[in-house]
Amino acid sequence: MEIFDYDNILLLPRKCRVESRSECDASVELGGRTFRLPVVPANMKTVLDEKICKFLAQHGYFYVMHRFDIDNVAFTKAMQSQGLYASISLGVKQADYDVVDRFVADDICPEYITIDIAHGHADSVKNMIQYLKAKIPAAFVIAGNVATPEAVIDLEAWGADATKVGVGPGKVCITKLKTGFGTGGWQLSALKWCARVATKPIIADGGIRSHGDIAKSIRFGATMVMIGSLFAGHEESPGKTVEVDGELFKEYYGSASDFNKGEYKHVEGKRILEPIKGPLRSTLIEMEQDVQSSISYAGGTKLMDIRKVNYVILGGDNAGEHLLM
Ligand SMILES: NC(=O)C1=CN([C@@H]2O[C@H](COP(=O)(O)OP(=O)(O)OC[C@H]3O[C@@H](n4cnc5c(N)ncnc54)[C@H](OP(=O)(O)O)[C@@H]3O)[C@@H](O)[C@H]2O)C=CC1
Ligand SMILES: Nc1nc2c(ncn2[C@@H]2O[C@H](COP(=O)(O)O)[C@@H](O)[C@H]2O)c(=O)[nH]1
Repeated sequence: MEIFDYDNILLLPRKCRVESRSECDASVELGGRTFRLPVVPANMKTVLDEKICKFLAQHGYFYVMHRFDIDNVAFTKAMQSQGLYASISLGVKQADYDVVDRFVADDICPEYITIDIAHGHADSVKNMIQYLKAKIPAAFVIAGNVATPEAVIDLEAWGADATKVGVGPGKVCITKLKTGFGTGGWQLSALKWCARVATKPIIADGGIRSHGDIAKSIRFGATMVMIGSLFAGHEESPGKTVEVDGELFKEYYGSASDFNKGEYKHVEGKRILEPIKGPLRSTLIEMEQDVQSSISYAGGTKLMDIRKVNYVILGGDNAGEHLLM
C-alpha cells in the first residue's frame, strides 16, 4: 500500500476548460442538500457555537454542532423555528439515548445527526445507529471516527448514511503519542484506502493545514472535509482570546483534552493558541475561490472533476508519478 499525506502529494493539472475560475462550481450534495463548499468546521467547542451554526446554515454551508454542554433538542428547535436545518452531534451514552427519546416525544427530527466518538468502529456506534434509524428514520446519520476499510464497511452495513474517517491526524490530537494508533501522518492515504470500499459519502476529518488539502481530499475519495484548526482562530470563534507579547490569539483545544473534559482522564487532546485571522466569512470566501481554482487546474467545471486528475508522490519510498489508466 502507498503511504502518503497532504504534504507529499501534488495533483497534476489537466487542460483548462473554463475562461474564468468563477465558472467552476465548488458545491457538494450531502443528505439531500447542496452546500457551497465541501468543507465543514469541526464539531468542537472552540470552533463553533450556536451563532456560527446559524450563520453557516443561513449562508449555504454545512455545519455540525458540537455535543458538549448543549441542549440538542432546544438547539434543533431554535434552528428549525428560523427555517434552518439542524445538524447535531451525539455520543453513545445513556444521556444521548435520552436525547433521542426527547426528540421522539416532541416529534422533532434534526436533519443531520453525527455520532461522534473517538473509536467509532464499535458496537456502541452500531447500537446508536440502529436506535436512530428506528426512532428518527428521516435523519441523515454520519458515524465515526474510523480509520480502516473494515470499519467503513461495518458502519455502512449498520446503517450509517456517511462515515467520518480520521483517527489522530488533528492538530490538537495526541492520540498517536498516547496510544500508538491512528492515521496521523498518513491520513490522505488512509482516506484513499477507505474510499476504495465506501459506497456512501466519506467526510475526511483532521489534518487539513492549507486550502489545497481540500482538493487533495476530494481527489482521494472524500465528499467533504472536516476542519478544526483553520477555523479556530477567527474573530467569531468561541475560544478564549489570549494576548501574547501584544499579539492576539484564540485558544483551540481538543475535545478529548482536559480543557474540554474538565478532568485529566483518558486525555487524547491538547490546547494550542491560533493567531487571530479576521472574520470567518472571509476565510469561507477564500476557501471557495481556492476550491474553484483547484477545479480549474483539474480541467473541470465541477467539484468531482478533481477525482479525474493524476498525482505525484514527492520523496520517500513511494515517490513517483501516478497516472489514471
Ligand atoms: N478523531 C479523533 O482522532 C479523536 C477524536 N476525539 C474526540 O473527542 C471527543 C470525545 O470522544 P470520546 O472519548 O470517544 O467520547 P465519550 O467520552 O463520549 O466516550 C464515548 C464512549 O466510548 C468509550 N470510548 C472512548 N474511547 C474508547 C476507546 N478507545 N475504546 C473503547 N471505548 C472507548 C467511552 O468509554 P470510556 O471513556 O469509559 O472508555 C464512552 O463509553 C469526541 O468529540 C471525539 O470525536 C477523541 C479522540 C480521538
Ligand atoms: N485525537 C484527538 N482528535 C481530536 C480531538 N478533538 C478533536 N479531534 C479531531 O481533530 C479534528 C480537527 O482536526 P484539525 O487538524 O483540522 O485541527 C476534529 O474534527 C476531530 O476529529 C482530541 O482531543 N483528540
